[in-house]
Amino acid sequence: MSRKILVLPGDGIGPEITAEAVKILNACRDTGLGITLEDGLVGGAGYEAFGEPLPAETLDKAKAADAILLGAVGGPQWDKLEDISKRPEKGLLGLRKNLNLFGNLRPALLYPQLAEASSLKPDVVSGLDIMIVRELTGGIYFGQPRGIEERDGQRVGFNTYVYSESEIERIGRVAFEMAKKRSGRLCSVDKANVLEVTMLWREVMERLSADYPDVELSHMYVDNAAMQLVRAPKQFDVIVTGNMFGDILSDAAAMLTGSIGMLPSASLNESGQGMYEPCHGSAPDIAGKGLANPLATILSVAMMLRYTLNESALAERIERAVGSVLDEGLRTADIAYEGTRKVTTTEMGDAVLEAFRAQR
Ligand SMILES: NC(=O)C1=CN([C@@H]2O[C@H](COP(=O)(O)OP(=O)(O)OC[C@H]3O[C@@H](n4cnc5c(N)ncnc54)[C@H](O)[C@@H]3O)[C@@H](O)[C@H]2O)C=CC1
Ligand SMILES: CC(C)CC(=O)C(=O)O
Ligand SMILES: [Mg+2]
Repeated sequence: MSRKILVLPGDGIGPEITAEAVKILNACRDTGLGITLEDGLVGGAGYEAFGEPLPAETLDKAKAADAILLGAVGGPQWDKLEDISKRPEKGLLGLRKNLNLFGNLRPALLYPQLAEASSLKPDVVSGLDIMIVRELTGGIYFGQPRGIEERDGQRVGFNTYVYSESEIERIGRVAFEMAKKRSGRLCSVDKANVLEVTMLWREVMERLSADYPDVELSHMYVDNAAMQLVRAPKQFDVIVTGNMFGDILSDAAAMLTGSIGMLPSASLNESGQGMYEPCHGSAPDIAGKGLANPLATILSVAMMLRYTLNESALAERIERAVGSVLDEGLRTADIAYEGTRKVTTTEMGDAVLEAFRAQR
């Protein structure tokens, strides 16, 4: 059986990092994995070619794919587009919404070799392994009404933070199931002291907990959660939260692992189809310079193997290959420190490929 993988490099560092991840996918195919790869355009690249950040052709290919590997979208050259529907980021949001990829898994795992690269002291982060479960197709990024309009002689910008009970329940179940498989601890992050939508969020999480007696549910306000993540992150195992809070908290959690270039993600729908991408953006400040860390994208391939292709052994092989390259002291600039060997994006990708091939 051959599974279809759609590769969407996107913009900025997107093409550089996906090229390294595709080398690993090809190496997986060489081991006998039945996959076929196809390319597509999204984001600024889609806009330049077709006038749309999510061209119809790309959406059709995405719907037909078993899994999608995405680099990143966006860049300053598109920030001035007045029609917000044409901005690269809308291409990514459109893919998530159209494919119903509501379940976003963002594991913040510290490779022990990177303890010194973490923003926190080694003893505060050693053994860190947090899973952030972020709702991805609802909340304030998608709520209506939204816009900027004239009111009483001045312009007013507005967005709507909305969640239905069913949207909260389905992401809650993903998180409870995840917690059940891990430590049995789930922390739901909200702002229920101020926002009605998250009062409902908290109520639904409480109701769901009756179905998961083995999971210990706690609640935390998002401002405290941000503080606790940088104070004592190991208190967390699984965190479940809404779209915007999850976006912000996962970037903060990334720095505990050494760099945003280390954080992979999976975005899943109810039929197991998934989109896999690093948590970072298109990093225009370093694009084209060979400085981007490709490991988050390579580790996203491992997540693809685990969550969509049911190939856990290959996923572990990739993760071990990353570990062995870090053991050798190879570091892209974002995770380099004294005593390590600085390498380019391509050199890092090639080293992981070699380590992958050497593993059994
Ligand atoms: N999933 C996506 O496609 C996302 C797209 N964006 C878009 O990306 C563009 C830039 O956004 P920023 O806020 O600057 O966020 P960013 O994540 O692109 O960059 C933030 C900082 O992290 C660094 N960085 C990011 N990825 C890295 C990697 N793999 N290796 C080494 N360093 C890395 C960058 O150099 C920069 O200093 C914007 O257009 C934004 O809308 C932002 C976040 C996610
Ligand atoms: C375009 C953004 C909403 C993407 C982002 O920052 C993310 O998903 O982490
Ligand atoms: Mg983000």
